[in-house]
Amino acid sequence: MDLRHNEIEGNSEPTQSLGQTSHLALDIGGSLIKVVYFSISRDNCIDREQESSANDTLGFSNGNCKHPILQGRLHFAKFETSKINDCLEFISSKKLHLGGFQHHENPGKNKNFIKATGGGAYKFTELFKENLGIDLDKEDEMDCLVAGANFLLKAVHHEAYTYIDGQKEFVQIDQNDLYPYLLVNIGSGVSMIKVDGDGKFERVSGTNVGGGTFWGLGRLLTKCKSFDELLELSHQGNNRVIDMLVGDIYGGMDYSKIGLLSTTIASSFGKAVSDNKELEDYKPEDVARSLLRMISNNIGQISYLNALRFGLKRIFFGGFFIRGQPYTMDTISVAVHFWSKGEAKAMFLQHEGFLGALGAYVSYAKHSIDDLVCNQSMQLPVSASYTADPNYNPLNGDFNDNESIQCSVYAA
Ligand SMILES: Nc1ncnc2c1ncn2[C@@H]1O[C@H](COP(=O)(O)OP(=O)(O)OP(=O)(O)O)[C@@H](O)[C@H]1O
Ligand SMILES: CC(C)(CO)[C@@H](O)C(=O)NCCC(=O)O
Repeated sequence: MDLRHNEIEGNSEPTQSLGQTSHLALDIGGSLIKVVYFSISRDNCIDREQESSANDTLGFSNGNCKHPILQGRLHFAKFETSKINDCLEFISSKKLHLGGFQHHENPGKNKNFIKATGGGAYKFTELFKENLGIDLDKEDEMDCLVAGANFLLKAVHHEAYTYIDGQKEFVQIDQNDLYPYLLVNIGSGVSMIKVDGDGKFERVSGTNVGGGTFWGLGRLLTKCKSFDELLELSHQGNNRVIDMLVGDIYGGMDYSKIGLLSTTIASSFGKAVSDNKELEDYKPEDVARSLLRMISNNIGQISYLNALRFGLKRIFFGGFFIRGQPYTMDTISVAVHFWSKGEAKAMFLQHEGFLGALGAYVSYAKHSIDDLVCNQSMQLPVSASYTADPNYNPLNGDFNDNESIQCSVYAA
């Protein structure tokens, strides 16, 4: 099993001691499976009638029924899609597929389905049925990405940030001034979505040169065994060894007439043409660096062009390609800033890789009370904040999968 998940088990309290687990949602992508689940402590249940001060707009409109507000945590985990058995084992060992809050007196009422999105929700339907006896209730991937992004931007404090000149700065999002924005999800491939409101969006573009390209080409070129190793390698490299710069072409000078500095990359990997070297003659770290720069730059540029098409000033980047990587974010930010002449802003999300899974999670709320009679029916958390690790400082960045968000849900 991937060590990362041991980390999660170590950092988060075991399901048993937390009390109950409810509402597991999955995003099964081309490269990674993302898992989001909610755990509650029964001790923390608050009777909603007693808690009349709760924000009613977030409650379930279900006549006069009493719904306890459940305090709990959203947990995050990820697995490589090629190791889907590890994911099945994880779900099974934590009993996440049992739908959690099964009343002992009426366990039969529990519905055995879980919300799932991404291509793998279709591809692996049978595998989940055979191994865990559950049906995957499929939600559209783009719907989920948008729902997940809107959820995070509205509910989670310290979610969006800019990354400029090595400085991470959180952006306070005004909920009344959120739309429109461009959402760029950099997964295996890249989707660019113009978001105009809750459930109001259009996928305006995409590119097949994405995270899968970086990892796939990088693996072939550097012989790295893991994505993290490739990222680590790219830290140590120097892209100027392989990239052809404007200065290489212009004898060390800027091409100022068209705004190009001598240090601007004129042609990614361009030096490899004339260097008369073989792959083995280059350091893998330099190759990794050039590759990361090439792909990030390209995505930044296409994103800007799409923002320009629709007059969008804010671009939020998500997807697990980013991984809170300074060099990746810096390259994307510089590309957006450069091409838009400072008009458009690149922003990143703390839970970058979990947009789809969170979107699938919040889609439970679309179901009727009757469908979820023994489960907790989820509404947007009243508030959410980082609480898993008292030492956790969002400014340190790189939220991966060993954190959880504290939140409240209303139970049916
Ligand atoms: N541990 C990892 N293993 C593999 N790839 C990783 C890892 N961490 C980050 N990545 C990067 O994240 C990308 C996958 O991102 P993400 O999970 O958002 O997309 P996906 O859902 O798998 O893809 P798609 O949406 O295109 O089906 C990979 O292509 C790779 O670039
Ligand atoms: C096919 C999906 C949507 C699967 O997540 C993604 O990998 C993607 O957006 N790829 C880019 C496809 C394109 O628009 O060229």
